[in-house]
Amino acid sequence: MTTWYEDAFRPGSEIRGKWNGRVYVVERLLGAGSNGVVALVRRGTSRFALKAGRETVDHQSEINSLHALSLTATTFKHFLVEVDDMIVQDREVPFFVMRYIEGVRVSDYIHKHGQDWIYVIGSNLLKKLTELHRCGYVFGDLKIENMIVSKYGHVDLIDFGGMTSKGRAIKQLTEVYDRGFWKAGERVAEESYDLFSFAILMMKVLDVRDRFQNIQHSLPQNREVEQLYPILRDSRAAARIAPFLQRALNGHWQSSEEAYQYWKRLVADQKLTPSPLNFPWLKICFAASLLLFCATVYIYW
Ligand SMILES: Nc1ncnc2c1ncn2[C@@H]1O[C@H](COP(=O)(O)OP(=O)(O)OP(=O)(O)O)[C@@H](O)[C@H]1O
Repeated sequence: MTTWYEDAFRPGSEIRGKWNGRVYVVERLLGAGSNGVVALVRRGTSRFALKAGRETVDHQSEINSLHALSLTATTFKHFLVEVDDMIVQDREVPFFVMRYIEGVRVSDYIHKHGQDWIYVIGSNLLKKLTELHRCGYVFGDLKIENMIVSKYGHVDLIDFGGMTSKGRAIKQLTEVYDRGFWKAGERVAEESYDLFSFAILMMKVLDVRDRFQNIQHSLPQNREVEQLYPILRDSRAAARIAPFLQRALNGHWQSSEEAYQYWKRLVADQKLTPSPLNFPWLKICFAASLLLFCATVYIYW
């Protein structure tokens, strides 16, 4: 049995917007989640991510969030490119086009480049959250799957279906990242809600012994964040940011700006930077300049 989108999203297929008439050529499918199908598409020489969804309410809510953010003077400006409908099997399917973000999951990035990159990635993710919070929103469903890491630890958020205006009830969540699941606070859109998920995300990435697996399946009445603390002792990187993570889990900060300042101080005080060994181009440049220096000395001596 084929799914509704298989034909429409086959590489090389054309997607034509019913109202705006723009045509996109599908390069490949990027993912199919509970709220829609996302494909990498091309129009002229530009590449975009196109998300189509049949769950109209959730889809519209994500469009509203992206539309609001795209109008702000932040790094989210112009993230949403256009909104239209397409016809698939004689039915109208709504879609929107957004900026395409090239990169990998944070866990894959850390696996490839080393745990020390968590200091840069954490800082960049906090910066993104502070931007979003300053605009009056909370991301809501912050998790590994909803962020993309590109070169030099640059971070982008994707999937804004859970974005909620401050003060409202959280509308989309993933249990293990939700402070309600850990009996650590209410499901209300506050900056501290995202900071809690941020701490869980960091711990999941640094969970070298896979402790999350067992703890998240423990009985709800026994579940509490203290059960996660052993993860903070399992690796050097986790131990170094432990003071931040414990505070975030305990709702210490009312604002992400305060949390971001604390993170920056913690990282600077301990001189936490990714190992230079992870910059192969640095070694190449150093060797090349040494060679050039020797050649110059030889020629002019
Ligand atoms: N702007 C983007 N740039 C690059 N890739 C993207 C972008 N948006 C989404 N993707 C890719 O498509 C996948 C599915 O997207 P998304 O998470 O928005 O769908 P979803 O239906 O809401 O999923 P979920 O069920 O996990 O909530 C993502 O995991 C990611 O790999």
